[in-house]
Amino acid sequence: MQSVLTAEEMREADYESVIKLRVTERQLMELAGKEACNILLEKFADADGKLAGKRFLIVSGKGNNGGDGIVLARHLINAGATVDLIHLCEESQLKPDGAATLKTLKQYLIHTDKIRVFEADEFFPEVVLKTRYDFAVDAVLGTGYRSAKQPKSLTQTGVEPPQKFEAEPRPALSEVIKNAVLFINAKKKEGAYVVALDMPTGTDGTSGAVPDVAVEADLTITLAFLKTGLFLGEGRRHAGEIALADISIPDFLAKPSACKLTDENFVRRILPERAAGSAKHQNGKVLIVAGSQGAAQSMMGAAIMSVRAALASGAGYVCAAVPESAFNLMHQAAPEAILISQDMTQIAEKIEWADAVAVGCGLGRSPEQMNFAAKLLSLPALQKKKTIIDADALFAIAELSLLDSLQLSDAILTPHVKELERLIRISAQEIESERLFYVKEFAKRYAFGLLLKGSPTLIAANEKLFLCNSGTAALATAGTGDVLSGLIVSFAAQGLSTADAAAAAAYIHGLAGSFAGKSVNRISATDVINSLVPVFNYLENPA
Ligand SMILES: NC(=O)C1=CN([C@@H]2O[C@H](COP(=O)(O)OP(=O)(O)OC[C@H]3O[C@@H](n4cnc5c(N)ncnc54)[C@H](O)[C@@H]3O)[C@@H](O)[C@H]2O)[C@@H](O)CC1
Ligand SMILES: [K+]
Repeated sequence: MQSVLTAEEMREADYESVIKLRVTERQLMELAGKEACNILLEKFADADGKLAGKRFLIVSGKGNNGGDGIVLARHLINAGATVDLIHLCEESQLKPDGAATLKTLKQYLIHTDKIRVFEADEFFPEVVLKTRYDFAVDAVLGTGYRSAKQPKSLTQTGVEPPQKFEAEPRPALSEVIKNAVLFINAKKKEGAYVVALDMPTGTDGTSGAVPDVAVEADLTITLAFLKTGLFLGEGRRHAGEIALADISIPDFLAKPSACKLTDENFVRRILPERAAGSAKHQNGKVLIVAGSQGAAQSMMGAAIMSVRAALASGAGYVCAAVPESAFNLMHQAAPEAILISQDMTQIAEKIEWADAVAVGCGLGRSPEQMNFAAKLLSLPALQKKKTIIDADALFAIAELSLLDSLQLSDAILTPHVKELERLIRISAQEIESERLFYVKEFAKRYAFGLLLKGSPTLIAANEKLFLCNSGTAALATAGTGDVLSGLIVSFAAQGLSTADAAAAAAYIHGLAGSFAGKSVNRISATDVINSLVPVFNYLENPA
């Protein structure tokens, strides 16, 4: 599984490689430029394996990101390309490694006319303005760009209403850098393919926030490790395609606590296998407490979706606690499920029996229904049980201010951002701008875990942190959350930890959404469930 580092974790890994492995920053910079060139060659080389005739513009800043760009210039010329390099500060202001590599590049000027070097600040040379480039490379800022805004801490949870989000001033880009960003974006409009080194300039390496302007890359060649800012917030859109350049910083230098990207291999490795001939009860016993039905409103659809997803993902026994009036309906929709009524004593017994429990889909939001959820969540049998808490159970926790008093040690809460707003009393806008921060804060503060739905979905539980990028926007439709909760409880019951179950479920859910999206334009939760079989087939029998 690939690690996805924050800008700070990346700086630490850089630092560690210099201190512990006795590598110099200059060596890393050389590798960065060389590997970036190799990636461009892999993608764009002609039949001779060269970039002959391709015209590159490289804009470099005064930090190490700029140094990477200057090294790249050399390798591009070696590969047959023509390069215009603009460095955005006087040579004397470059960091020492960048300055040294610029000296080497300038020696090229004696031997070849394939390179032109310009020093510019606000005003770019006329000749560059007029030239049409095949490629524009952004080597202005990398992980050194930081937004100074401090997200609010979670100690402010309580009974007060969500705080209005007032954007604090983030450090604007300097005029020189802003101009450079706009210039690169203008070259893109003229037809240049934009390549960002490490991060698109103007994008926060950790949160993906773009407080000012940012480069709109077609390709981001990120160095050593993936960065969280490439997947979160606006960073996702600005990054374009992502390629990882190996600059020989070993995996063991990434913090073990760093985020991991869920991928097919991870899911294949941990997916519970159904042993041939095994008894049903060995394949996981699931209890789903969901659904409500009244004269005016029925929310049985949510329960049905969740139960069907649990069954479709291999749980041996699925028991659903639903209103008695809905038994017939449930039997028709999911004949394989055992049904019990929503009677607290009966539910408590079934919790003892179950390997994992899901609570909340379609339970209802009336005062009685919220009290029912509260009582359920305080059952001693649930305290150590793998428990998935979703939808109306989250609503009850928020409305009745139960978050700080929940005694659940192996549970995971699965809100979308609006539900998390209600739970932690921090505005959805604020959470959206710092999703990773709030997920980590939540995990630090509570004994239970969190899965924050969205693109990407973030999961923090059992001391693990996952980023799941497999979802599609089409999944934001009614009922898909119920499917997700059914998948998590099923995998947890089949033996996965709540963290792994949530990560695998989120990945499979996303993949099922993509599969469903291939045959229908607007997918429904039922389409997602129907796609689970092809998804499992695909995962179990890779082409
Ligand atoms: N440190 C290392 O060992 C390595 C670093 N590498 C490269 O170095 C980059 C990080 O280098 P640096 O730490 O020098 O940082 P950057 O090169 O990303 O940026 C540093 C510059 O950004 C300026 N800056 C920061 N925020 C700004 C703002 N809001 N407005 C205007 N200017 C702002 C700083 O004043 C500084 O001059 C990585 O992204 C990567 O490209 C690679 O060479 C590989 C090894
Ligand atoms: K950059």
